[in-house]
This record gives sequence, C-alpha cells and structure tokens, in this order.
Amino acid sequence: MDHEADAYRTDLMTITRYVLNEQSRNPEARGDLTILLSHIVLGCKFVASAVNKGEEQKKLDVLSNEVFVKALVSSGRTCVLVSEEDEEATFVDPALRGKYCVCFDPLDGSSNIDCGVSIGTIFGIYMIKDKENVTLEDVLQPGKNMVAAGYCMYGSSCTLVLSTGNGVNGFTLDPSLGEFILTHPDIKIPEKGKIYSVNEGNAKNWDEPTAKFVEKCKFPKDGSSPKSLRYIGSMVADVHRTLLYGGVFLYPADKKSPNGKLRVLYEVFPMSFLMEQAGGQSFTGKERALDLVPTKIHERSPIFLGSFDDVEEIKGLYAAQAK
Ligand SMILES: O=P(O)(O)OC[C@H]1O[C@](O)(COP(=O)(O)O)[C@@H](O)[C@@H]1O
Repeated sequence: MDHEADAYRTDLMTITRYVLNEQSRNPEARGDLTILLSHIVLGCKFVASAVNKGEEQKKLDVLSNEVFVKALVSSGRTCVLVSEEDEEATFVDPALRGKYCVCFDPLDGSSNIDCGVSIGTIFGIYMIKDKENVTLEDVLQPGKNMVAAGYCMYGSSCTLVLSTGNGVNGFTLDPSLGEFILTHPDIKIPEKGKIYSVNEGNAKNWDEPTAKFVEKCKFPKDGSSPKSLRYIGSMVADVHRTLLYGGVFLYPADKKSPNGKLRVLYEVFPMSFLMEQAGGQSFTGKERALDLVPTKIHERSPIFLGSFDDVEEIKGLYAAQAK
C-alpha cells in the first residue's frame, strides 16, 4: 500500500471525531449536538447487533424503539421525541431536558426483516423554540429548520449517513473496533441518474404527472437511454442507492392514498434534508419538501427525491398540469 493510502487507513476519522471537528468551527457550540449524536450512534450499534443476531420482526421493532427512547432521554439533550412506534410524542422529564427534539423511525422497512433485506433507522433533529415553553409546535416545524438528519442502514455492512447542515458524509461500522469510520466523505448525488425507484403496483391509481414521468423514464423521447427500475421497498435502502448512484425515488400520491404513504417527520424530512445537502432535490408534488409545515406528528406526504435534473423534470410536469 502506498504511503498516502496508508495514512488515510491509519488516520481513523470516527463519527464522534468528525462531529466534534464540525462543532468546534462554531464558537457558540457547547458540544450538546455531539453528545446527542453519540447517543443516537449507540442506539444504531445496538440495532445493528440485534439485526445480526436474527431477532424476529415484532421483537426488533419494540426493542429498537425502547433503546432509542432511553438513549435519547438519558443523553440529557432532548426535550420532545416523536417515534414512528409511538402514537403520542414523548415530553422528556424537565430534570433531564435539553434543547433538541428528535423525530425518528427506529426500524424503517421492518416488514422486510425476515427475508434479509436492508432496513434502517431514520432521524431528524430540531432545536426547540423556547426552553421555558415546550409544546408540540417544537416538532411541527418545516423540515428546513432541522439542524441535523441521517439514517443508519443495516445490511451486508452497517452504514450511517449524516448531515449536520454542511454536506453529507457516510460512516461504516467497523465491527472489530465498534466504531463508525468515515468511508464516504462529502457525498454528492449525480446531477442526473439512470434509475427510477417506485412501487409500480400502484400505477393504475397514479395522478397524471407521476404516470407521465414514469413513462418518460421507460420510453424517453429525447434520445436519452431509458432508466432502469430498481425498487427494494425499504426506504433507507432505496434512498441510499439513489444518493450514491443518482436517479429518483418516488412514493407519490395515488387515488387510494392522496397523501402517499411515507411520514413527513421521520421519513420525508430527514431524507429530503440529506438529498439537498448532497446537491439533489426533494419535492412533494406541490412544493419543496423541506418547506412543508406539518400539522400532525404522523402526517404523510407524497415524495419525489433524488438527482437535481430528474426532480426538475417532475416539477415541470406538475407545473404543466397546474396551468
Ligand atoms: O410496500 P410499499 O407500499 O411499496 O412501501 C414501501 C415503503 O414502506 C416502508 O417500508 C415503510 O413502511 P413501514 O412503516 O410499514 O415499514 C418504507 O421503508 C418503504 O419505502
């Protein structure tokens, strides 16, 4: 191995070291986000290990949620938690409160567990508005107010993709060290991709712009090559591939589900934040996804996210329909 590659291999950039470096650039930062993220990372390590042990789905869902709630509360840095698994938001005991709100799906795509498909944890972090007066409004903020977001994918390897608002970085869990090490620095999504990702089983109920877009992907009229369909049906895995290879992931509205399927606070927002930070775009069919202001914690929204040019095309089709 040459000297430069060796230097990179031996200069281990752990996720904690990375976040500390980021925080040290902000003179007002007191390390709270670093502490909060280290508790999230601990939860991810626990889930990675439980998934590897082959626990059954029901148990894993419940277990993962409990681990994350406890890790987040004990960090002393959180105030309001919203989990996909809990109907109501959790307001942290005042004695343990900090300034952050975390919205998360502890185990997204868990219906895929029993067949070994990659699944993941998704999270988005907000700052509370007023520490003295904590309300549900603190988590009903538009996605653009998030201070950090990420996901951890449990697959053939375990990868944590994170943005604290200054680009996107990917860290892979080294099981022998028990540490996430920076393996994908400064991820940028290709401007245009060759893949589209959607559940075509819903095609007969799609609206016109979605149907037209998919038709264009398959049979482009501008001389470009057709896009290939890749759909895993596990959001973290589909978004991860989209981020690395480009293209577009969509879960649109349809006649049966006018708001699509995916949840705003812990699916649509974190993934949209990462896409934008990687140079891509995210759109709801009406607006920039991160501009949406949710009114309920488990609200759903249609979503089109991925390469800048591909999403631009979808926006054009919706704009044409509106005329
Ligand atoms: O099976 P469908 O309708 O294509 O939905 C797939 C989507 O549902 C999810 O599995 C989320 O659903 P769950 O909350 O039921 O796990 C996403 O990860 C994925 O993108």
